[in-house]
Amino acid sequence: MRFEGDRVRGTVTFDERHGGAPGFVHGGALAAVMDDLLGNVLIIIDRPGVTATMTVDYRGPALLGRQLRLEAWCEEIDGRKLHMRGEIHDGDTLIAEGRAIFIHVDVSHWEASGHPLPASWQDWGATANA
Ligand SMILES: CCCCCCCC/C=C\CCCCCCCC(=O)SCCNC(=O)CCNC(=O)[C@H](O)C(C)(C)COP(=O)(O)OP(=O)(O)OC[C@H]1O[C@@H](n2cnc3c(N)ncnc32)[C@H](O)[C@@H]1OP(=O)(O)O
Repeated sequence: MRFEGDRVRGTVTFDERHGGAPGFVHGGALAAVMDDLLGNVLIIIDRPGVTATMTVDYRGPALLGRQLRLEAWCEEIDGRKLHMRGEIHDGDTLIAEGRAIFIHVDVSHWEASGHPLPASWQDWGATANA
């Protein structure tokens, strides 16, 4: 995935590990990719956050071995609620649409695990809190 202006873009190719029906991508695998895709928008808007709710509309068949195109953006920031949108395409065919509300949290949210946080997270959200 990469950042282009206010958009996250990328590609993904699923293989047999991500299969559902023979030759097709499991819907849960698509949802995991969608969550990760929408999560990357947190970097663009410089807000640490977690997924509170996400819906995935499955619009077309996703086939294993195809390079699928990913795109996501932030639609609205409403207080701590970050409304994210994303799409997965196969060529011109829409495969899945994602909508999520992420909630802006303080980086200390992740301290509960006891695992050290990446040093780069120290300044995450600095512009949002300014
Ligand atoms: C996660 C990693 C991200 C790291 C990023 C790394 C750097 C980026 C690099 C690479 C990107 C990778 C991207 C990964 C993406 C994966 C993301 C995940 O999988 S996240 C894990 C799953 N999600 C949770 O574990 C949340 C668990 N839930 C909670 O912790 C709490 O419920 C939380 C923080 C979401 C809210 O709790 P409160 O106590 O802080 O706040 P309250 O008062 O309940 O809600 C605040 C506002 O939000 C609304 N709200 C809360 N939950 C809602 C919901 N489900 N639907 C709608 N609104 C909701 C409420 O109505 C309230 O709104 P009003 O301010 O009153 O207007």
